[in-house]
Amino acid sequence: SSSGLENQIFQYIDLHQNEFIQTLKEWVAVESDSIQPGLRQEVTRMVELTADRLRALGATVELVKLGSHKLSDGQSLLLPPLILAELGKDPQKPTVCFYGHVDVQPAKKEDGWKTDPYTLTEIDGNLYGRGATDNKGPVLAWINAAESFRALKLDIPVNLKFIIEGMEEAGSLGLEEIIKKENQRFFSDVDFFVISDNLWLSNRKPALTYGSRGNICFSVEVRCGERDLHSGSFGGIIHEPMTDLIALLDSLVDTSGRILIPGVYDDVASLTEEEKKLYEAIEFDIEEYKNNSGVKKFLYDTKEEILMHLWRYPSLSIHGIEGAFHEPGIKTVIPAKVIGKFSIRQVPHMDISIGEHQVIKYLEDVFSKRNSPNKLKVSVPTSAMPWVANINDPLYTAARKAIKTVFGQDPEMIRDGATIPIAQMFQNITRKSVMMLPVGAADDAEHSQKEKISRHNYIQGTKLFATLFLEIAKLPGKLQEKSNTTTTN
Ligand SMILES: C[C@H](N)C(=O)N[C@@H](Cc1c[nH]cn1)C(=O)O
Ligand SMILES: [Zn+2]
Ligand SMILES: [Zn+2]
Repeated sequence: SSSGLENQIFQYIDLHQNEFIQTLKEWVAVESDSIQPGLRQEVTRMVELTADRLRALGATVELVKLGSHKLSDGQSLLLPPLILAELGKDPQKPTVCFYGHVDVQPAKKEDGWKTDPYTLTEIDGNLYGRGATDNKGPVLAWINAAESFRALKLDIPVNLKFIIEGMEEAGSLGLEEIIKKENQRFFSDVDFFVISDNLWLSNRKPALTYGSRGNICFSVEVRCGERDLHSGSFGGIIHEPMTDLIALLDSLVDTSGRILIPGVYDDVASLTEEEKKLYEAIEFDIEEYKNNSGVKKFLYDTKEEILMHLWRYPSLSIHGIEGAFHEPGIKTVIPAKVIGKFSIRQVPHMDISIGEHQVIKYLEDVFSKRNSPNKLKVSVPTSAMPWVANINDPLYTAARKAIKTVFGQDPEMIRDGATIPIAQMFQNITRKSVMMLPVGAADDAEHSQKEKISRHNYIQGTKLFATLFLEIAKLPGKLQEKSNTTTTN
């Protein structure tokens, strides 16, 4: 149950919920799509808006330049700056660093949205809009939590640091270098890292996440020449790039979802008896999860098989074909250059570099059997590592308590099939505790046409983060350790 202090904060959050939603509306209105080069300025504008909000909170904000990156056509494009901010620097307090991103996946009304994707719209307690849950809502919930302490003139019992990026959806370009560079400076006094950029496993039951898959993204380019051709003038006498590409893409997975690239499963961590039991104990409603997806049948029937294939086995998804005619109607053309995009969600203990090599070699072999004179080019625009944490870390204890206080129930301990590149970077480079604390529900439809966060989850999520600050401050050890260091200095 909650304390007097918590009740005071919760009351403030409840009373100000419409203001918090108004700010989310202003944020969702910014088309900060990091994938389409033409919208890069909007991403930068969104990063600046976030920086303003943090400054208004009293935080010291640095905007770190990340340089530029190369597009597939060879042009170079400026990356949006990265936010490093801090609020409080009391050596007696533990320091918590929050990570989030303010860029979004592409969205167009014509994709099938019922509401305008960039106008946050409330329907039956749900706030629909691109970025509502991934990840503008959770970033704001963290800021709202700090803001509530400030407005009530209450001391925040932890030092807060923020790292907010604008390129997560594009694979967190430029990020790893900064984490390495800042390890001995900005991150040196961080005790705990908290990421809130994934979803619960259920529509109602809160969760705590201790693992995520990585991702290797591939581009497969097939080209026959410089110009598109009339299919009446050339169809039947040339090797068409699209036919080659479809054959290549079709060679990647079989009908049961098994990846056909030799060696891909070789290093995947073997399943232990202990781990098996963990899956058996999880509460997971297959029907609810199926309804959320809108598909009628999954590749697997049991809870254990489904969760293992989401969390601990690799998967391969085909995302799209650049250069293919995709508008309504018929265009009788033979595209001269097509680029297939697919990615492999990788898991412990797969080796990224071996994986890349295996895939490229496999595609070259399949292509060579086609005797096509076309040019094949395979590249890896981005990749990220999987992450698994120790759930016995005190940070998880604090979060469990906070969840119990706010939601009145214990969290489901879960992993996630998606990727947040920074998780493994934090763990590997800083060696500190890393935790994912989602506030979005399983039906939030990330990356889809009905993305939303519920008013309930956004507001309870704000309370959850405020409670987490209080619970982290109560943790033994860290405080003592800190005051010991200060007294001996
Ligand atoms: C889980 C997070 N909200 C997310 O959507 N991450 C992206 C990151 C990514 C990986 N490869 C390219 N982008 C994802 O998992 O797709
Ligand atoms: Zn995200
Ligand atoms: Zn995302």
